[in-house]
Amino acid sequence: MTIKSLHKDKIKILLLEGVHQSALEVLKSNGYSNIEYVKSALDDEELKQKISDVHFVGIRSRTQLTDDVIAHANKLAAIGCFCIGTNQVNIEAAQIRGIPVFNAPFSNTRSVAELVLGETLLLLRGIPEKSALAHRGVWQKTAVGSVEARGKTLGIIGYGHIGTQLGILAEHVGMRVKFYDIETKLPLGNASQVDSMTELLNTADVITLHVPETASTQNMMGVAEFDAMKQGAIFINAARGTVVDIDALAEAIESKKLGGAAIDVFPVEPGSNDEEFVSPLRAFDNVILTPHIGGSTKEAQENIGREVSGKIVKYSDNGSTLSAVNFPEVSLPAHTDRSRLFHIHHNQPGVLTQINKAFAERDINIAAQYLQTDDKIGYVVIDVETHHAETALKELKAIDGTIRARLIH
Ligand SMILES: NC(=O)C1=CN([C@@H]2O[C@H](COP(=O)(O)OP(=O)(O)OC[C@H]3O[C@@H](n4cnc5c(N)ncnc54)[C@H](O)[C@@H]3O)[C@@H](O)[C@H]2O)C=CC1
Ligand SMILES: O=C(O)C(=O)COP(=O)(O)O
Repeated sequence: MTIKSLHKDKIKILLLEGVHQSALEVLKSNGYSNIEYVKSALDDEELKQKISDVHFVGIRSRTQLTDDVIAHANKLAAIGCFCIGTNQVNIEAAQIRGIPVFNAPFSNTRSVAELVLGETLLLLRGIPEKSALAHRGVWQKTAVGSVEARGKTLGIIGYGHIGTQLGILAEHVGMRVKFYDIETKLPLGNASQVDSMTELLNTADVITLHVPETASTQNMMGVAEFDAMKQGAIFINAARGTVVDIDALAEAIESKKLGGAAIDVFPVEPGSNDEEFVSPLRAFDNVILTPHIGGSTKEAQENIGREVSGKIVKYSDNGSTLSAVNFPEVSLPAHTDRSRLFHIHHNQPGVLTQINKAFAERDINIAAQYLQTDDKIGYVVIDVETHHAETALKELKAIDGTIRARLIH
């Protein structure tokens, strides 16, 4: 009897944080029906328990997949981040266990850029404060402190997908766009790159952050950086909460150094809509506070649902790791008349030679083979005649340096 790959009914998928229904549609239409759908994030203990027997997990920005949590995921084949950021996942811990991590690198870019542009226009007019006062019966009809966006300088820190998109939108309302990035970037439209963050802070009327959460961005805005901003400037953060020293920001608002702010992400965010949101910024009417909804639009969520679930299906069906954030990228055309296996190994010299030698000794003809490596791991997808699949899998599992080997179909 020849071995068979795991039947799709047996492949367990856990989707957390209410990912869009489009993800379920894609998975189900591709034959994956064993899906548990949870609307919120889970706490550490519940997560460890639920993740222990699933093959795929889908999360958003809230679920923390630490080394410890991943260590409990005995059967986990891949992780889908139904968002842009992957900082909530220990991607090295996943990689070293042979688990690719997928995300949707630009499905909600436009949504964030639109929100930030809208907030810029409102804050330059002092609208959040005037609106809050009006709600309390105070009529504050005045032009003092209200300016047009036209001709003002927007300073973008982190000129990637979101930063560039925002720059283009802002030019449409006549803003001058400057940006700071650790990489040299092609300026779009009439934007210009500055050499230092200080230069940007000194000259921009609005500063907005669009950097990922990394060691280099941790608390990149603190007391000194707020001091360096123009008197009365506007500050916006829709990147990650850890990028800003929140007490320093509260102080800069309190002292009126800043004219206003819009903050979408926080060092500590509630795990669900039932938890109270606690922040020193709640005290200020001139700060727009939003519950991490920069990417929360119908369009973005629907696209993300399709994109990330599509990547999970392609990995599960064909072994394709195209666009994985922590894995060598391999995509072989599907050959349904043959069997396909993959082998994930520590990147040490001679693994492919060992595989080819072992197959040759067993008379296993390789119909197609594709290897890619990065500095830590190697990933090879191999097609063989179906009657050789069982022996091939056995040989792959015995190769020195193997992390995991599997029969895909
Ligand atoms: N509020 C929300 O709902 C959302 C938040 N985000 C956050 O926005 C971040 C940015 O997203 P994208 O533009 O798609 O990322 P991206 O990767 O396209 O761009 C990030 C840019 O930041 C630059 N950068 C990195 N470290 C830097 C540093 N220390 N100083 C200056 N520049 C630095 C990079 O070179 C790159 O150009 C994401 O990583 C995520 O954390 C993304 C989507 C939604
Ligand atoms: O895409 C991102 O990185 C975000 O921050 C959006 O996260 P969310 O899916 O809204 O939890």
